[in-house]
Amino acid sequence: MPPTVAVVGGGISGLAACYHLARGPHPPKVLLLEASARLGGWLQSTRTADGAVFEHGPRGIRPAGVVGTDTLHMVSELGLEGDVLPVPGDHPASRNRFLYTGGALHKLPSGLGGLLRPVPPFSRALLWSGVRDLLTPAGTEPDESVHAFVHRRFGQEVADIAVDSLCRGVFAGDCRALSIRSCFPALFEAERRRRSVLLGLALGSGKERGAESGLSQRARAERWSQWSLRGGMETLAQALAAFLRPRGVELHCHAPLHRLRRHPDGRWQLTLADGTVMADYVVSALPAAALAEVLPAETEPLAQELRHIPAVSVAVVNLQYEGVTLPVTGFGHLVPSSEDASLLGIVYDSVAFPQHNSTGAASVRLTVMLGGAWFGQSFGDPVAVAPALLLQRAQVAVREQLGLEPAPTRSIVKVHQACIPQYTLGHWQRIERINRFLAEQRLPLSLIGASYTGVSVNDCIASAKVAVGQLLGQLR
Ligand SMILES: Cc1cc2nc3c(=O)[nH]c(=O)nc-3n(C[C@H](O)[C@H](O)[C@H](O)COP(=O)(O)OP(=O)(O)OC[C@H]3O[C@@H](n4cnc5c(N)ncnc54)[C@H](O)[C@@H]3O)c2cc1C
Ligand SMILES: C=Cc1c2[nH]c(c1C)Cc1[nH]c(c(CCC(=O)O)c1C)Cc1[nH]c(c(C)c1CCC(=O)O)Cc1[nH]c(c(C)c1C=C)C2
Repeated sequence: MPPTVAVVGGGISGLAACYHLARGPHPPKVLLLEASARLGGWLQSTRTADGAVFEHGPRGIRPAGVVGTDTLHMVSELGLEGDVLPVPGDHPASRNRFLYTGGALHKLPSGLGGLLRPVPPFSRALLWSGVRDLLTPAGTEPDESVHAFVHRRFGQEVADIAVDSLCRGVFAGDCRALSIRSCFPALFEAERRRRSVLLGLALGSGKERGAESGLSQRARAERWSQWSLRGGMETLAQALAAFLRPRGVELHCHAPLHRLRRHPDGRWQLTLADGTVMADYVVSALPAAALAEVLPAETEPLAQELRHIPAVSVAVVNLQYEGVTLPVTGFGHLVPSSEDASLLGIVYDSVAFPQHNSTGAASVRLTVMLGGAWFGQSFGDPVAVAPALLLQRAQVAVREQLGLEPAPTRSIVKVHQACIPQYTLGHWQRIERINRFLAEQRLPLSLIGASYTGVSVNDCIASAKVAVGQLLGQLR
């Protein structure tokens, strides 16, 4: 009898783990347990009757690097090539990103010209920040906040405006609390390797490549900045499910894991609402805090570590407008916390992905993102906040920041509770302690997903691949 692997959590991490478990020559028996009614986790897309697609979670995946290449390989194997919507390098959504500060939109500088002269909202040419980085000695701390690191290397303005906004636009988080080592490992390692972040990035760390496919080669040739799918990101979860079912993977929705116990014979006993299942190995693709709640008493030190990985809530407001024109064209704009802490930024979805507009319509579709690390102070408890308040806040922001006066013709408000994990200072040590505990206790348990080593869809898929590689090595 092949061993049984239970994958818990049916977001992209859990689905990718099943994919890697199922595609080998001697796959174990695999069952996926998902608490909710659907698969995909934060990959959520609404498709309307008139052909529009609205993303409530991720809206673009980067093709770059090993992880980006590997994801495109999986997309090819799932037969989704024809559904990929690329954003090529010369597209406005690739070239133009904006900051909203001092009541105006400012394009982020790009190209040499943009670095040589002062470009608002920066008071000095960014070239000087680059020179500062080249001359500053390497740091000696094992970790630093993202803000402290960037302040030290590039100066206060870059830290207060550019990096504050960047952390809001990726982690919905506060750069003064987030860890440089865990949130932006490439920057941390570049400084360690070459003393200068810019030098380290320019000289790179080798030319490692993932599993190439026709898609990844096209992405490189056309310099895609990101890609989506014709039916929205949720299509990826659905295609994974369609790949897994005929290969015998049991996909169970409405199956929340209540308790995880070690049976005397060394296997895991998983308690569900309607009974128990046994598994030789468990892959947890749950958010860290959710896993902490189901672990057995004897793993309390692990549960303690997991409870210390926080996550922030984000309100996602999708808006559609007719008969209006955006004042600028690009990916979207971010708002630094000093300008307005409650409003993280606005994505101009119809610029990057006009294919997601209603059939034949030239709508403007926007996504306003609110809250994040500032959710509580701005809107109170995410469980209790009134959607009408968030909609109102989003509409006012669109009017003030983009000058769109008419009311939207369509709106969808979602409040995603604890949706983006925060890698705070010292996160790397927590991950080391977790891994040490798992190894010392010889627990047949892998932890994957956004809570640990990267929040992007690519990182989640990569964490699943690595864990499954190690697991299959142990089972062999
Ligand atoms: C608003 C937003 C925008 C984003 N934008 C981007 C982007 O543009 N590009 C990008 O690359 N990334 C983006 N991300 C990040 C990325 O989407 C997520 O980090 C990723 O989807 C997380 O996947 P996951 O499988 O690790 O976790 P989740 O999606 O959280 O999946 C975990 C699953 O576990 C289930 N679960 C919980 N408890 C239990 C239990 N007890 N038993 C069984 N199941 C349980 C949940 O129901 C859920 O389905 C965004 C995220 C958000 C929220
Ligand atoms: C305004 C809030 C948010 C926007 N997107 C996200 C939030 C919280 C979430 C998010 N965005 C990205 C990722 C993945 C990171 C990765 O490593 O691929 C996540 C979790 C992609 C991203 N978005 C922006 C940047 C700079 C990145 C990093 C990758 C890249 O360079 O493409 C900027 C950005 N995000 C948002 C807006 C409005 C915006 C800039 C104009 C929305």
